[in-house]
Amino acid sequence: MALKFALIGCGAIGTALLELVKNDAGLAAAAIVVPAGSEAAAQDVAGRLAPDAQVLQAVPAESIDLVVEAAGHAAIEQHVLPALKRGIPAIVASVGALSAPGLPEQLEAAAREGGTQVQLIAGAIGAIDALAAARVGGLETVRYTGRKPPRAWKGTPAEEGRDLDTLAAEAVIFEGSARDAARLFPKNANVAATVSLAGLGLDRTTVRLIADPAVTENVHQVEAEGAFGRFELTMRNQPLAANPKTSALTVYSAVRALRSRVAPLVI
Ligand SMILES: NC(=O)C1=CN([C@@H]2O[C@H](COP(=O)(O)OP(=O)(O)OC[C@H]3O[C@@H](n4cnc5c(N)ncnc54)[C@H](O)[C@@H]3O)[C@@H](O)[C@H]2O)C=CC1
Ligand SMILES: O=C([O-])CC(=O)C(=O)O
Repeated sequence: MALKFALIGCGAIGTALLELVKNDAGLAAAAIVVPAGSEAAAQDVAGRLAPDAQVLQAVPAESIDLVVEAAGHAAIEQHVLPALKRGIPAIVASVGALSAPGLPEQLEAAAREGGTQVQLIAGAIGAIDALAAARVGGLETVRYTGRKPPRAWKGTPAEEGRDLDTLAAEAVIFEGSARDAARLFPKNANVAATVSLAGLGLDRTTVRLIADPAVTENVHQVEAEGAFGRFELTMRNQPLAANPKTSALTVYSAVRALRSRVAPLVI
């Protein structure tokens, strides 16, 4: 029996995910959950990539084994919390939502109530395993720098006081805590939240966000130091054509998490 999943959100990540798993025998997209007004576009995607999926505005009450969130911060409270309370496990991409005070505790309580688990995916960043392991021995500093081409920062506070279309040199658009980065840049700083939740926490992880006309990739850098030693990581991610804010690796990370639910051997 294939694992029946409900996909929450059907944008750049959701569509690419459905494309990648459409021939997986162990997985069945049973529902696609989108807000009112987005059903027609989702129906079109379902027609091409998930013909058995119902397009809905909420996770169905029956017959769902797992929810996969790829929608945005608001979807955690709206769809993930209720699913967990009903005992449905969840895979979450919008990790930055956990920067809202109280939400991590609410997620834990909902999962406990439902006797299930919520998995925050690594998404566009690597070395989350190393960072979370290093935390066991004690971490001293964790620094994260996110660098993207100017167009990836459109529609964010990065536009205040600067014209991203004519940016000639790199501009630091944010310096501060991972909590503030995730709150102010909900579509661009999920990685900041992920790095901090695996490491030193949302308030002690220092974050720099940079708009850089000299790069074409989404560049993520982590420097961590602690009892384990130190590491420096640089990721140069290809953005998705459908959304320059989002790296293709985020899709692959979600697909990996999904496939791991049914694979007999997992790495
Ligand atoms: N962990 C990571 O490394 C990353 C996480 N993300 C997260 O993934 C989210 C989705 O990314 P993309 O697919 O590139 O965005 P997108 O804008 O292309 O697609 C978002 C989709 O979600 C739907 N949606 C929006 N609000 C919703 C709600 N409350 N309930 C259900 N559906 C809703 C939209 O209609 C659309 O179909 C981002 O907003 C971000 O929070 C994105 C990139 C990296
Ligand atoms: O996909 C990426 O490169 C990272 C991203 O948008 C985020 O951290 O929210």
